[in-house]
Amino acid sequence: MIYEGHYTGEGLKIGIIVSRFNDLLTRELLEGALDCFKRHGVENIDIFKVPGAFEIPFVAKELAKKGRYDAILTLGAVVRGETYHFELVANEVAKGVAHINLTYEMPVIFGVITVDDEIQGLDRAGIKLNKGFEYALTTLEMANLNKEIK
Ligand SMILES: O=c1[nH]c(NC[C@H](O)[C@H](O)[C@H](O)CO)c([N+](=O)[O-])c(=O)[nH]1
Repeated sequence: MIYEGHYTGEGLKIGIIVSRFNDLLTRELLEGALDCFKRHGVENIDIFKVPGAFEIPFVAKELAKKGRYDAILTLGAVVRGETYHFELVANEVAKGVAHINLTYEMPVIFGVITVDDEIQGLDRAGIKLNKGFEYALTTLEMANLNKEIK
């Protein structure tokens, strides 16, 4: 038997956590994700906005604890600057989201792009492709797969 999540969004409840830092990029990631969800029939979406990517795991943990969503999509943009901050933020957010996946019952998708500069970010936020759309597809697949294996 092969289990693979489909992309149907009808009846799914999705939570999106999006950070405002590098808003020029993250607002496009959000638009791409919402476009994907709408085209796949998702009608129940809550959006939570946080200051920066580092704040994402806290809200993801709180939402996962409540168990209100079939899946949670996190969206952010960490751009390498002059400081070492980039690595700290990127690593901690990834670790935080991974930990929540292993602690709670619903998939939490890591949709935080980590890029060297704004141009790379723009390429991934709509110029060449929209990673937000791609991460939303992953969210649909994992939400539906989770329903099948539960
Ligand atoms: O979302 C981001 N937050 C960033 N920093 C802020 C961080 O997410 C927290 O909001 C802040 O440290 C307060 O907790 C970034 N950098 O500084 O590089 C970044 O590129 N992206």
